[in-house]
Amino acid sequence: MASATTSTTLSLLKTAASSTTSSATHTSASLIRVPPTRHQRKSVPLRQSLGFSAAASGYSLLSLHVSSKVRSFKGKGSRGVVSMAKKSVGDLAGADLKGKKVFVRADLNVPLDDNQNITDDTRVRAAIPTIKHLIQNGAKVILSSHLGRPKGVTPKFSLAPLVSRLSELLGIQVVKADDCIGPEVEKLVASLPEGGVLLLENVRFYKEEEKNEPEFAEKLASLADLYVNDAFGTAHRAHASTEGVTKFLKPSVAGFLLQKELDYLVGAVSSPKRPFAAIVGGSKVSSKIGVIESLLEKCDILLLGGGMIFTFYKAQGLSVGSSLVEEDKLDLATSLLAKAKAKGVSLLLPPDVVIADKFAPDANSEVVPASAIPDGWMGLDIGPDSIKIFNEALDTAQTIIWNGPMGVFEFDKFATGTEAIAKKLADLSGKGVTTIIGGGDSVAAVEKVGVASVMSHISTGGGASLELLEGKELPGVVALDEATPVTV
Ligand SMILES: Nc1ncnc2c1ncn2[C@@H]1O[C@H](COP(=O)(O)OP(=O)(O)OP(=O)(O)O)[C@@H](O)[C@H]1O
Ligand SMILES: O=C(O)[C@H](O)COP(=O)(O)O
Repeated sequence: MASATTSTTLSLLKTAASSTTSSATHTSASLIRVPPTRHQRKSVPLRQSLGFSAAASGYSLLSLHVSSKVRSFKGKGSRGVVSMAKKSVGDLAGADLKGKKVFVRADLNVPLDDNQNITDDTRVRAAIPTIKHLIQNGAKVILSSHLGRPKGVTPKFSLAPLVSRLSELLGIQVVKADDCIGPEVEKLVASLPEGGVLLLENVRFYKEEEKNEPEFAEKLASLADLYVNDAFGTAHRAHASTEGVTKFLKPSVAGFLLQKELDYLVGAVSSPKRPFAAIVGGSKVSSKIGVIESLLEKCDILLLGGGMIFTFYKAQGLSVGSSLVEEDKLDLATSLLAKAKAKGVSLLLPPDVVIADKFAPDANSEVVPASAIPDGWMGLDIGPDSIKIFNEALDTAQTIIWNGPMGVFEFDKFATGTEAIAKKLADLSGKGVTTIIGGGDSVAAVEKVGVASVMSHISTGGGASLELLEGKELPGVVALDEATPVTV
């Protein structure tokens, strides 16, 4: 199946390229013909090893109360081995929590409109299971987050707009502090009842947070008895509330959201049900080099879309009009294609594209072969043949990870490719395929299409998920206590 797909791509590209030069035809065909051989790695499917349905849209406390032994993933990335077997809040006994002051770092960095209304509460909802678990066990929750990138105290970055949504979702009145350290905060902590939640003010109002200053971390730590990090979206930052604080608070454990992100973005990606397909899009190849290189080590099929494809086409001698091209990445594009071939990864580039006469929502548009983009026109989406070929390739996959849109999906006219991929993944998710949306704009696209709830996992992290997919270690995870080793 994958092999048929590859040859269809080739023939379409050949047809397209014949309108330019024969050498371009030869170059594109020889570079893209990569045999679809499977990797020989032995793997235990995540679904099987976790013992719960990874295809479920949401997640329950029950499903996340998995023992430490099933969370001992070691994901091999291009930049080293990522060991993410961390102690979880689910590993703590009720007695460890009752009456205890628990410092919970969440990522409540949500978008707000001009009237300070939350326009997307995904991150708030994602933080709820851990907080609920703690309050149900009689803990006193001291909740901390950043919002935006303030330089000093900045009212528009206050966490005040979070209070009502948090209270609504938790079913209790959340108390808000005007600061995150100091005597007033200490008084509020002292009066916090068991099962109560105190939301601290934006921790980035102190420059010491991002500088990870130990004195500041110690002040935060002095408020509590133990630490739970559930801020996956900020786990790639070594800040006082994500990393420094762990030096002063024991135990320091992972929250349910953080654990679930690791289970999917490390576990499912390192030990996928095969065939394993990766879809990488977005604007520039330069911002995805690490991800592509890392995924080439693991996946069987790699589909490329978005603005980055034009650098690959240009590297093959095709004319790309005024499409987005990174001239200094042409050699890199060539070497990535060669690497895919050497690794036996079936790499598919879109054979046709939707072009525009200007970068605007009302631009004139046309569908052309990828090799026939006229001067003055730019490719802003993948075309219908590409969607068909991508869908056929995805039909063969058992695990799919997607990062980055296929086109300029913010403009309706150029959203078709991205929306088609979102719908395809939703359809396959319903058939038991593990579908992982790796953060960033692809999450926005999936939400726009209204299929977010059926995906196996939607990451709440943009930068954090990219770094994890690149095989990097996240400081906020590394700092947590190791899970107790058990024999499987
Ligand atoms: N053909 C194209 N030409 C120009 N821009 C494109 C094209 N295709 C997609 N884009 C743009 O790429 C942007 C997303 O790229 P980016 O690399 O940021 O992806 P992402 O990984 O989803 O996001 P994040 O950086 O948040 O992780 C979108 O704004 C989209 O409009
Ligand atoms: O939105 C995010 O990606 C996280 O909240 C991290 O924010 P930052 O990039 O400002 O550190």
